[in-house]
Amino acid sequence: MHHFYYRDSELYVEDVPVLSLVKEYGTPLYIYSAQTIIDHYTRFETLLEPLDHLICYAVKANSNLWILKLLANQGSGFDLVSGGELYRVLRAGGDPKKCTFAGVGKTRSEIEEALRVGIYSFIVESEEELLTIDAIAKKLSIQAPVAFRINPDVQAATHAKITTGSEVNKFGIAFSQVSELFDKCSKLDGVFLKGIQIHIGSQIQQVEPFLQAIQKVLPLVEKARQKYGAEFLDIGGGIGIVYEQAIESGREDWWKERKESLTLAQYVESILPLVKPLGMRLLVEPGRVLVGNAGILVSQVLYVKKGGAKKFIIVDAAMNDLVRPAFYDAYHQIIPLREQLDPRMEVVDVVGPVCESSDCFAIDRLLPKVQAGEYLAIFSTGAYGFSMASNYNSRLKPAEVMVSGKTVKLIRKRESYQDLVALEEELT
Ligand SMILES: Cc1ncc(COP(=O)(O)O)c(C=O)c1O
Ligand SMILES: N[C@@H](CCCC[NH3+])C(=O)O
Repeated sequence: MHHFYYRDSELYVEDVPVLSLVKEYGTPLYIYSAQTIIDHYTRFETLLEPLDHLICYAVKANSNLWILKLLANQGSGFDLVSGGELYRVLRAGGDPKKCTFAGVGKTRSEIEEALRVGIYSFIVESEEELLTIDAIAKKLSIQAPVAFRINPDVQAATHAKITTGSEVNKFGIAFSQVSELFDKCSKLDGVFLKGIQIHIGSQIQQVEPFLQAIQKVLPLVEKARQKYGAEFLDIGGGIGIVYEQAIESGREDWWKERKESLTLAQYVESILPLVKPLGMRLLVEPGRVLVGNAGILVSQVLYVKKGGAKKFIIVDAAMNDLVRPAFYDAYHQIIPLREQLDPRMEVVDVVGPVCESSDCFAIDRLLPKVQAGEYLAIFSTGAYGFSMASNYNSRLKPAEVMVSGKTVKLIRKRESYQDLVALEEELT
């Protein structure tokens, strides 16, 4: 089942016409489909059934409270990278005992708080961090659960800015240093080795780099289990999604023929033979694959401008709302809310109002002719969309709504100008 489709030439999310949401909440507007997130989560859960496992949703992909609540209700754990994410998860009713905490720069207060609430495990990224956690835990008279994040030095075949598992990246403990650190760790009273983690990057569309990374660390994982009693292997997130053909107009059953480059089923089938014989608990940290295709960003066309060499569709969303195209040259499918009766197509740049040349959503894109006042939906923006939004140019962050069947929930109001200055005015 797919929850984004055209009916009578109008775009729907689940049972709700998008135009009705835009009229109610204005633009730019993020709209999420709850059922899409539940479908993806359930599919992953079912596929992992043959193993003792825990899905830890990567909160950074989209941290709004309703998505966290939705996933917590499904039984999901959470992969955190900051005290802010921990705070959000707790506010959403997430279980701290199902939380991992990664990141190369955890502060002392973040470590203390994570220990206080009793997270499942820290994902340790350096020796200095290990010593810091040990010292803090000892002061609190507890033993902190730690997992080593190993940098397996593999190429993840994705955008250079989102690889994490190569030796030039800042992430994880260098492969060659792991054995020595196992030893040191075993001599510290404030920590115990609970697991091993790897995460090689994001938007990965082939299974090979995942397999390569797992294969490479297996001997160290075995050692961690046998010699030091480690109980889990966490293989991170990074599974890619479809951006090019997120929706097709004209047919309601378009999605049946959609080709995904790497399905969840292929991913799980390939990794199972490697990880099952370990007899350890498997953790995964998916972000994008759970929520990426569950969101759209709707924007209104402000002006159609004929430049010297190009035609520009200027919309009311900008790089502050969705930075992926500006940041990674990322492709997002863009379609009008109403299927065009006008069959004419034209090549345009879709750009926002921010004062940066990189503030664009599409370059030289073939789109149906649109006019000022019409609406465009930017697809596959459920992951790393709102969570990377900013107030650049003193623009207001957009509203977010969640659709579930016929029900619409406003999960975040659009900011006001008052919100923009509130923290500064408090001090004057
Ligand atoms: C440690 C860690 N886990 C999980 C993720 C989630 O990645 P993705 O959204 O690609 O599944 C990331 C981001 O790349 C990450 O840095
Ligand atoms: N923010 C990136 C993914 C990075 C994932 C975090 N390590 C994106 O939008 O593709």
